[in-house]
Amino acid sequence: MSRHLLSDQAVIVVATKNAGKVKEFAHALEKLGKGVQSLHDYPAIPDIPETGVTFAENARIKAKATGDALGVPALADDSGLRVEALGGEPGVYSARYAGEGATDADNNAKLLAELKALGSALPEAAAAAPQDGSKLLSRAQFVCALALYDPRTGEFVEAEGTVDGIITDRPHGDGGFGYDPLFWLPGLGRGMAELSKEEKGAISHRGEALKALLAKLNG
Ligand SMILES: O=c1nc[nH]c2c1ncn2[C@H]1C[C@H](O)[C@@H](COP(=O)(O)OP(=O)(O)OP(=O)(O)O)O1
Ligand SMILES: [Mg+2]
Repeated sequence: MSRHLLSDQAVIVVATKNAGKVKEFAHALEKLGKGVQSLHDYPAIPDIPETGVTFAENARIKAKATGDALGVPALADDSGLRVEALGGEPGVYSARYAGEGATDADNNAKLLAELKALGSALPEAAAAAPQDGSKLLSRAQFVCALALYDPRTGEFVEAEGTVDGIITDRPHGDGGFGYDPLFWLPGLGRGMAELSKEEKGAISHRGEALKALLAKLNG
């Protein structure tokens, strides 16, 4: 039954207003022959308050509100950054870290200011560091929770993905979105914002979550 949830849809509604997420889902789902719509295509749907205390809860809230409003299945992504030196913050508050309506630049600046105030630093040996003298500030993890909701049955299918990295004291690359410029991948020796959409999708929290979701749907 859940198999049909996506196989019947030529266009998948992604319950997001984040243009960076839309691009990544469009790229990934294009390979399955599917188009993507987002909340930008449905401006009549009111803002959805993200009142959950977990990524999974917020993903379910966004998927349900959107699916119920449209009467078709909706896929939602709630994601964010957990920074070890900050005890896991900003976590579910990642989008509003520097306040309501904060831009990615505001949030990145706040993250660097907080880590600087703590004097947080990792030993150089902790990872393959960038070759430009960047300091490694803290271990971190991106988390992505996906929820696919079918308003016709009330059914949810959910999956999560993560990717580990290190926050650097300066940006690397100008791809991606959000905290990508400050997120260094020691295993690759590159920054997340230096990866192509294809490369990011192969290793990212969102890519991992999507693989797990598709495996569930096909399993
Ligand atoms: O791949 C990523 N690369 C960098 N940063 C990322 C990524 N994935 C999530 N993030 C950051 C952006 C935002 O600060 C927060 C998501 O917050 P989150 O509420 O899930 O998304 P959002 O408010 O931007 O759009 P929406 O809720 O309409 O889907 O984590
Ligand atoms: Mg949000």
